[in-house]
Amino acid sequence: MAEPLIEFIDVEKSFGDNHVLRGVSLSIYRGEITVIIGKSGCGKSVLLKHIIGLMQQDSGLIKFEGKCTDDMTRSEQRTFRKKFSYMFQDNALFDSLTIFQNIALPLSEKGLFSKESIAGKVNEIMTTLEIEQTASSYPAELSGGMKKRVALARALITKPEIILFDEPTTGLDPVRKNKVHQMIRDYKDVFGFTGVVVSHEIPDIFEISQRIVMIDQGKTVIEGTLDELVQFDSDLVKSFIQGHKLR
Ligand SMILES: Nc1ncnc2c1ncn2[C@@H]1O[C@H](COP(=O)(O)OP(=O)(O)OP(=O)(O)O)[C@@H](O)[C@H]1O
Repeated sequence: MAEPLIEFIDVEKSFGDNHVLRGVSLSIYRGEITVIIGKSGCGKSVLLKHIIGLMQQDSGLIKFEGKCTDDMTRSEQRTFRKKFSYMFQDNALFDSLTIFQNIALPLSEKGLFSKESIAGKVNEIMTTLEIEQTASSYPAELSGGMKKRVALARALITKPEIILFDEPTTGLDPVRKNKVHQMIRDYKDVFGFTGVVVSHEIPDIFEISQRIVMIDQGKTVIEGTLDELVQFDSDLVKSFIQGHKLR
C-alpha cells in the first residue's frame, strides 16, 4: 500500500486529568476521504487539531509524508500546513466581515489574485452552494445551516490539497445535508483533494468516504474500508454502522 499522507502512531493527549487520546494510531491516504467516527466527546476534534498544528501531542508520533512533525523545522511544518484547509465545527466566521468578504478572505490573504478574479471565484462557489443572495449580509444575520455553507465555501475556495471537515453538516436539514455530502464528493472527484471528515451522520457519510476510523475510549478501535468494518465483530462498531448515533 502507498505511504500514508498523514500518520498517527500511538498519539496521546491529556488536558489535566482528562486523558483524551490514549494511543491513537491511524493513516490518512492521499486522494481518499477518511471519516472519523466515535461517541461525542471521544476526542475527534482534538485529533483534527493535532493534524493542523493547533494542538501538540504529549507523546507518540505524527508524520506527514513519512516525516515526523517533531523532526521538521517550523518552516517545513508551515509549508506542509499551507496545503490544509479546515472547516471548523463552529464555522469560525468573522462577524465584522460580509459573507462575500469571509469567503474571499483566504484568496485575498494569498495576494496572488486580482479583485476581479477573486470576485469570479467567490460568486461561482456561492452560486453552487446557493448562498449568492447572502453576499452582503453579515454572519449574525444568517441561519445556522447557511453559516455552515459559507464556512464550506471558504474551506473550498483555495482548492486546497487536504481539507479537514469538523461535522460539516450538523444542523442542516436532510436535503441540504445530502447536498453538502454530494458537493464534497464532487469536489474530490474534480480536484482530487484528501479529506478528513469528523461526522455523526451515520450511515450517510459512509457513501462519500473510502476509509473509516473509529475512536473509542481514546484509542483507534478499527480503521479500514466499510466492507472491513461490516466484517468486524464488535457490538459497538455494529451499532454505529447500523445508524445509531451514540451521542
Ligand atoms: N482546549 C481544551 N482544553 C481542555 N479540554 C479540552 C480542550 N479541547 C477539548 N477538550 C476536551 O477533550 C475532550 C474531547 O473533545 P472533542 O471536542 O475532541 O470531542 P469530539 O469527539 O469532537 O466531540 P463531539 O462529537 O461532541 O464534537 C472533551 O472532554 C473536551 O472537554
